[in-house]
Amino acid sequence: MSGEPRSERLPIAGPAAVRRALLDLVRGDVHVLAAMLALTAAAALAAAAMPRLLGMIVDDFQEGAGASRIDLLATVAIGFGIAHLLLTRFAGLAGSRLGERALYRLRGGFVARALALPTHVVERADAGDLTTRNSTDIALVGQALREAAPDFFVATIRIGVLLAAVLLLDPLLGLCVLCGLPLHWVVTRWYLRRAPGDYLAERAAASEVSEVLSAGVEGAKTIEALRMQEQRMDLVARTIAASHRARRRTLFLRTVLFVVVDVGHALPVATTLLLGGYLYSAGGIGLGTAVAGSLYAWQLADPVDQVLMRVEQVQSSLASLARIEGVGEAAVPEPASTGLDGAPDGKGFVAAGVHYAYDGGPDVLGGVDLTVRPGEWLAIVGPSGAGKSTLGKLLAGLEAPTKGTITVQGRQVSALPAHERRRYVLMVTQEHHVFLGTVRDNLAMADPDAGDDAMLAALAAVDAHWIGDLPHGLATELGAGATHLDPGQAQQLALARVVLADPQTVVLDEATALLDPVTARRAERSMAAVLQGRTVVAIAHRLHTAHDADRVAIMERGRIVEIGEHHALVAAGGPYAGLWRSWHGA
Ligand SMILES: Nc1ncnc2c1ncn2[C@@H]1O[C@H](COP(=O)(O)OP(=O)(O)OP(=O)(O)O)[C@@H](O)[C@H]1O
Repeated sequence: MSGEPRSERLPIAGPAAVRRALLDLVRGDVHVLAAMLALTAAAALAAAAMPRLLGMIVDDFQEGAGASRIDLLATVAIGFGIAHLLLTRFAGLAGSRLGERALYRLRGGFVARALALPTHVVERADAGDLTTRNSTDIALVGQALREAAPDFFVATIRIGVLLAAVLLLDPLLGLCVLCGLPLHWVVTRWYLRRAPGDYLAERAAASEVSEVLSAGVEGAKTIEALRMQEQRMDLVARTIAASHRARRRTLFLRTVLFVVVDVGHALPVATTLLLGGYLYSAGGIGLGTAVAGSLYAWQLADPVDQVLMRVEQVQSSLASLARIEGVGEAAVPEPASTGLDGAPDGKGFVAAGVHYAYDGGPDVLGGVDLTVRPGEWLAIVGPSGAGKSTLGKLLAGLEAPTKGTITVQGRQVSALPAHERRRYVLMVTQEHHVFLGTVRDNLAMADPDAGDDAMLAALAAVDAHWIGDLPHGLATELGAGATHLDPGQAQQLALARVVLADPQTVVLDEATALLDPVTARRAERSMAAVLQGRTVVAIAHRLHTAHDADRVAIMERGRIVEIGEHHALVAAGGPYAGLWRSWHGA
């Protein structure tokens, strides 16, 4: 492929799609969600019962109640304490289970959406974009689903129950407990508005410092030779100063947030104590009520801290979820079955008036008409960038023409569902990926119904006799940390997949170009076995492939300018004859 493709970002889902995605993630586990919420509410109620009981103990003690009554109340309080611990643990388990299962769905969904991306979208997407969404974004959402979101919900429920408990205890004391919340609300909003930008700026400034320093170390000799020490020192000083400024900004955010949050925690406790003391001395409430109210105010600090701590994590994970869901917006759904069974109709592939442009760019195919006859070996040759590989991808149905049609059995090839399309055509390229899993898993992709005998026969057909040396045969695990296949074996595995898929036509894009000579010869033998009896469209980057073909099509600037049999074309003295002569150095 020639030319530098423009890089683009994948889409990002909108808020409505993110809400739908969140619902989908928990939809299958509504009962676990309900159990988590119920257990959390029960745990919060148990926790809320303790201050009330302590207040009762204080009142009873003051009124001179007997030891047995105090012992009973203390035992009940301990019982509630134990219940709180147990319920919190089970709520935590339910939350983790919910999170783990949601993460499992999220990962599965992401893989499905990524696999449904058209090749040109993957090729054009910023190289790191898809990888970051698959790694960092999924990790962030995973962490939020497993920890932050359950903690956030648990803390929110605890706050609600505590507030209800203190308002029921005494509405005036309840108002005192509430007085810290507006402070938390205002400072958190202030912090969240500034934090993302300032933290990003801090990280960017830190990377800039390390880049400038390492560039200085790497280029030390040049700097010395050109006597640029002072300029470099200036640059280093400026980047460090910028980093210092960025750090001060985030430090300022933290100092304001932490101080206000601490004040927000202390204020309700102080005001409840003051008002409780006043009301008690004025005879408005009992001492037990004042004690219980202060304990509620004190208990509130922990869940409020949790909410503040988790809210940022939940927010940034929602941004990550929007990026993960966005991948689905560029995906193309699998077409519906057409009922075609792969039986040949004698017409082969027919390309009529085919145009193609990559993502709104100029046409790289400008009106290709071509019939690939059943059983023939057609080589496509031409200068770099002429559009050979693009035409190959279109013939294999991996992309649809922007104008015109490519049909087999009267149906547009790209519109056939994958399992039907591979009965007609498969593209074989230079990339032979070995997937993590067993040899059997790697082969079953081509034909999920194939039995072991068919798989072994396919491997034998491509000379992959090494299967007999593997410790567990077809059940041998392949990939990192397991059995490693060399490039030649990886190619044979890919070719065995072609044998299993058994397509009528193979589009071959320079399949042996990246292999060393010995492996390439082995691969060519395996290839010959695979191609036997099939229609072959060979994207030929070397002309000897063309010499052996039944017909040769010559492409220039997105069009087929000549087509015919090798000797006839050489004799005709046209573009192919020119290529042939220059290849022979004549
Ligand atoms: N993914 C892509 N995005 C944008 N443009 C592309 C992409 N792939 C190919 N092109 C452009 O399409 C044109 C045809 O490329 P193509 O790879 O089909 O040519 P080719 O004849 O196979 O070349 P080569 O022999 O160098 O592989 C070129 O101008 C190329 O830059």
